[in-house]
Order: sequence, then C-alpha cells, then structure tokens
Amino acid sequence: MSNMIAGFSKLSKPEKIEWLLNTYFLDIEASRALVKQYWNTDEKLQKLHDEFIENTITNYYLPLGVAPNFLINNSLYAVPMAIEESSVVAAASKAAKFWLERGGFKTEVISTEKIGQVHFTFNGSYNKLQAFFDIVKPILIEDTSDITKNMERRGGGILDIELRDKTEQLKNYFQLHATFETLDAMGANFINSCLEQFASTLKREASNYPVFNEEEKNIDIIMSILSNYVPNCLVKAEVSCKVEDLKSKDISDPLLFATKFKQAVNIAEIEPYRAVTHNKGIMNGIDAVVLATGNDFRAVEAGVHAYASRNGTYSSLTHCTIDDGIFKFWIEIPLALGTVGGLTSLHPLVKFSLEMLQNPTAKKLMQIVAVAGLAQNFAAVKSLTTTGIQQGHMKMHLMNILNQFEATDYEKSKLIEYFKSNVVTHSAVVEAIKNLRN
Ligand SMILES: CC(C)(COP(=O)([O-])OP(=O)([O-])OC[C@H]1O[C@@H](n2cnc3c(N)ncnc32)[C@H](O)[C@@H]1OP(=O)([O-])[O-])[C@@H](O)C(=O)NCCC(=O)NCCSC(=O)C[C@@](C)(O)CC(=O)[O-]
Ligand SMILES: NC(=O)C1=CN([C@@H]2O[C@H](COP(=O)(O)OP(=O)(O)OC[C@H]3O[C@@H](n4cnc5c(N)ncnc54)[C@H](O)[C@@H]3O)[C@@H](O)[C@H]2O)C=CC1
Repeated sequence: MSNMIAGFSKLSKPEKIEWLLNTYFLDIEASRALVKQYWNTDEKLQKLHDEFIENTITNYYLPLGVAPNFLINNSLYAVPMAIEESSVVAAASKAAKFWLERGGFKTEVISTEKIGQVHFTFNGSYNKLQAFFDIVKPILIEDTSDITKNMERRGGGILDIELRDKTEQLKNYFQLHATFETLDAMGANFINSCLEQFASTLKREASNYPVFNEEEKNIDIIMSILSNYVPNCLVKAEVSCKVEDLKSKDISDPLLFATKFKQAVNIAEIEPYRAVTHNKGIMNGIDAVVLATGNDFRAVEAGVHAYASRNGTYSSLTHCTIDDGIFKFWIEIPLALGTVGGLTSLHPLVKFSLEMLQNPTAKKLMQIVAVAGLAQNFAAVKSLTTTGIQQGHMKMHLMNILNQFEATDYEKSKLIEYFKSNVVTHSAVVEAIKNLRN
C-alpha cells in the first residue's frame, strides 16, 4: 500500500505530476519532459483540454485523418476519422472511391427514439400499481415541464412512459420505461434529468396514494438512467450495382468476387467467432468518425453490439444479396449521436470535423457514420476474400515498423520502394533494414 494517496484530486496539476513521477518512474527527468512535450503551447487551449476530464496531466494524441470521395445520397463528403490503427483510413478511402464510381451510398434514418428507465421495487399487487401509474402518468410528465420545455419547442421531448412488470425475472422489480425524441442531442443528460424527476415524483405520489398500504407506499427507487441500447434509433446504409459493374483493377471476375463476398458475409451472419471480427472491422470506421465528431464511442459500441445479438446469437451487422444480377450490400445499426451538446461545441477539432461534414444534423451524422462502417467492412471483406488482409494492412503498417527502428528519410524511401515488390512482414522489414545498414 506504499503507493496509496489520499486527496490526489485536490493537488494542483504540477503536484499531481510530481507525485506520479516520484512514485512510479525511474527516469524522472525524461518522464517529466515527455508529459510536458505533449502540452499545448496555447495555455487557454491546454486549460480547455485539462478541464474536459479529471486529474488531467497531459494530452493523449490520436491522428485525425480524412477519407475523401464519399458520395452519400448524391452529396460528396470528406469524412474525418480519429484512429490509431494503420490502413483503416486508406481502406475507407478506397471503398469510397470504388462506390463513387458505382452510384455511391444510399442511406435512410429509420427511427430516432431514445430510451430511459427508472428501476424500482414495489412490494404489492401489480394491478394496484398499474391503477396508480395510470393516475400518476400525467403528473410525471407535468413535473418535468421545466426540463422539457425547450426540447418540446424544438419538436422533441418525452414520447411515452410505460410501466413494466419485471417480477418474473426479479422479485418486486418494476420499471418506468420511457421513450424520448432528443433531436440533434445524443440526449444522455436530458434523459437522465427527466428520469430523476420521474423517480422523485413517483416516490412522492406513491407515499400519498390512499389506496396503497404502508408497504406499497414505500416504493424504493434503485436507479434512473438512460439505456444505451437504442434498437429504435436506427439507420440503414446501402450500396448496390450490377454484378458485372464490380469489375475493377483488383476484381477481374466480378461474379466470383460477388459470390465469395456474399459467402463471407453469410459466414459472419451465422458464426459468432467470425461475426465479432467482422463487426470489429465495421467499428473501425464507425468509432473513428464517432470520435472525430466528439461523440460517445462507448455508448455507440455498447448499443451496436447489443443490437448484433438481438436474435439470441451474436451476428453480422451487414448483409449481402445477389438477386437478378444485382449485388446489394447494406448495414442497419442503432446510433444515438449528437451534433449539439457534449463536446461538440467545445473541442476545436470536433468543431472542425463537423464543419468538414457541413455541420450535419444528428440524423445526417447517423447516415455518415453508418456509411463509414459499411465502407470499412466492404474494404476489409474485399481484401479478405481476394488478396488476404495482410497485403494491404502490412503495406500501411510498414511505416510504423520503420519508425520503430528509427529509419531515416533515406532508409524509408529505399525500403518503401523495396517493399512495392516484396511481401511486408515484421521480420522481412527487420531483415531489410539490417541489410541496408550493413
Ligand atoms: C490498404 C488498402 C486500401 C490498400 O489498397 P491498394 O489497392 O494497395 O491501394 P492503392 O495504392 O492502389 O490506392 C487505391 C486507393 O486506396 C486508398 N489508399 C491506398 N493507400 C493509401 C494511403 N497510404 N493513404 C490514404 N489512402 C490510401 C486511396 O483511396 C487510393 O486512391 P487514391 O488516393 O490514390 O486516389 C487495401 O488493401 C484495403 O482496403 N485493405 C483493407 C484494410 C483494412 O480493412 N484495414 C483495417 C485493419 S484490419 C482489421 O482491423 C479488421 C479486420 C480485417 O480484421 C476486419 C475483418 O476481419 O472483417
Ligand atoms: N450512458 C451514457 O451514454 C451517458 C452519457 N453521458 C454523456 O452525456 C453527453 C451527451 O448528453 P446530451 O444530453 O446530448 O448533451 P448536453 O447535456 O450537452 O445537452 C444538449 C442540450 O442541447 C440543447 N439543444 C440545443 N439545440 C438542440 C437541438 N437542435 N436538438 C436537441 N437539443 C438541442 C438541449 O437543451 C439539450 O439538452 C455525452 O457527453 C455523453 O458522453 C452522460 C451520462 C451517461
């Protein structure tokens, strides 16, 4: 327990850093220099970043890349992507360019409903609780009017509140299951504020409800929180073309390609081990845009994977058909995103990314993000079923390996040239560097 510290949060930023350096690091000077190297020289900007989270000591950079040429419903977009993994941006760009020449991506927002729940226990008869709920429902809505008035003015707000009996699964457990329209906001804070008000109204009204006995009057609120599972906040993105039009530099036999591609998607539909990796490839694109636009990628990840398991088995988020000579490939996913609120107007690079996307509404952003996921999956499955994934991935990863060995610009240009006609593997690159240096 020698490293335990009380009151760390109350220390100043320099004090926190000094404590850390002295407690955990061998080369204190080098570690201090590294922490400071990542500070922004603009003090105001650094302060903004310091205040995003708690106990900030420095910044953790991710590259912000751009995948151009996304034709979505006949409008062209350059898509910002924040991600650490090589070949993702290249793959998205390549897929965008491929489909640009084949009519682009078609998208549709299917629904935009968000969900929140008040979880509570009630020791009494369900019928009595239901009768109480029918009386109290308008009061629940009325009591939140201060919270909802602006959202209602914009056309959103509370859609409905239901009482749900969960006592078969857990003794005395009931829910208020509420649905919301939060327009351009992801809605977490708005929904949570409404739910906490529902909870206190529910408790207050129950304690005054004359039909309840003393035990029934004592509703116990367990918690009030939005759900990140949003199966009714759905977006669809699709590409399609004649099979013969799939012919390209890398696809000499379009029917063979389409058939193998579809088989790969079908495998991900029925085989969870493959589905997880298949969907990871989709999330390469989705997370990168979600992060670049300042959205909550943990919320998106949790909701998307729950949706992938909605039929009881974890399955592919994308689907493919070949009918009457038409190749069709699509994704349908739940995405609760915001283009107002959260970090969207605070982080300068998030503002920059949103401007690059022509300041989309949340609905537009849902469509762009779904497209990024579909494009990423198309590129990955195309590589997997043709050249194999390593060829393209390692071509992009080459620079990381060269940087690990601190290759000079001269060495890099020589080795990039060499690996245009040789297979990139980690050991082959190490060997080539050695040879060049000898
Ligand atoms: C990597 C490529 C694109 C190479 O593909 P290529 O055919 O060697 O590329 P190219 O040099 O012929 O260039 C064609 C286009 O690709 C893009 N492109 C090409 N290179 C770059 C670059 N340096 N920087 C930016 N963009 C690039 C760019 O759009 C370019 O057009 P241009 O800009 O020249 O007009 C291809 O092999 C590919 O799409 N591979 C798939 C890579 C992938 O999916 N990576 C994700 C990481 S692996 C993983 O995590 C997921 C996985 C695979 O397990 C999921 C799953 O199993 O389903
Ligand atoms: N489980 C989860 O996912 C949780 C997430 N969070 C965090 O909550 C944040 C998102 O919450 P929000 O309520 O979206 O953000 P927020 O609290 O910043 O609120 C956005 C507000 O913007 C206003 N607004 C202005 N123009 C609007 C328009 N056109 N449409 C809709 N609203 C408009 C509304 O008053 C709205 O409530 C994220 O940072 C997320 O990480 C917080 C708690 C839990």
